[in-house]
Amino acid sequence: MSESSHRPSRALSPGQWSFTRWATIGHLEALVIQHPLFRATLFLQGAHLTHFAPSGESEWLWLSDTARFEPGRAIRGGIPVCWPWFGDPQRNPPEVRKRIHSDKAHGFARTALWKLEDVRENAHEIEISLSLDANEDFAEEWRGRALALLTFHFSVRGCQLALTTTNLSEEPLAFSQALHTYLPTPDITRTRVLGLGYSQYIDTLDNWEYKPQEGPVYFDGETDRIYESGEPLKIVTPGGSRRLTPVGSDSTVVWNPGPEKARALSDFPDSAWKTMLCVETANAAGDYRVLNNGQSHTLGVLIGRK
Ligand SMILES: O=P(O)(O)OC[C@H]1O[C@H](O)[C@H](O)[C@@H](O)[C@@H]1O
Repeated sequence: MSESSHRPSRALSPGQWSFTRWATIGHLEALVIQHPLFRATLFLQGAHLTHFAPSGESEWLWLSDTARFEPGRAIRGGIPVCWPWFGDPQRNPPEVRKRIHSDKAHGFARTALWKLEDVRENAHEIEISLSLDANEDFAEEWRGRALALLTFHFSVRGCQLALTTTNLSEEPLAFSQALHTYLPTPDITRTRVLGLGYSQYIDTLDNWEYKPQEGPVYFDGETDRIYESGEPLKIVTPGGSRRLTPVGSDSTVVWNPGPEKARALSDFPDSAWKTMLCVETANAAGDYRVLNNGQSHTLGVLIGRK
């Protein structure tokens, strides 16, 4: 463990925590939670959750074997926070795009240093909140002023994330976002996502055409889709199933890079596409949000048992 100026002192001293401690992983600061009922790892950079599992269970989140923990580099796996835009800036609606002065995908929150706001522990659960003040420090990349507050709630039932955005600019603020959840599977070809049937999706691999979804989503090579749905989902894999319950979302991104894209991805083993998938709770494409001065919106997801 090493000292860091980003570690808050006052009420947030480790002396008052029973199950949470600071650790340095790679070159980044993280909170490591070892509760009798569950364990988790949460990085200050990106407010990035990389591990969660109830005691005695295998990891609920997928993390790349070649993930790197370096300042300014997005961690490959876990739950990256895409904010205040999702995906390629050029593919965002004009109202969102006009604020972005960057060609980086997925915004700056996933590589920014968040501030620890609160840690609450008890015998059953732990709640941790972090904030990111998108002020003039980010002016080179984005025009706007907003506060992001992300609260994690861990228990034996699962983990819940709630990302509240408050517009602190005088004018209306348009933004897109996603909680980019990486999930493990023993075999992507025998994995399916239930709950998106009868919605339509944008197929970003086929000229962004709208297509209807009928029944479960199966994976047959590279898949990169924005569904117009925020319905609860069940992800079924040969290793078990998981339930994802979105809040404040009417869009869901489903992604698997497939063999060719996998080779081009950073910090991603060539064959890793066989054992992961992303199901991202989003406000993306036409589901972007607009807030007036002082207004807030919360995007959340509960990752739970089958
Ligand atoms: O490599 P990244 O910037 O982390 O993006 C990884 C992926 O994120 C999302 O799922 C997008 O829909 C994909 O198009 C993108 O490839």
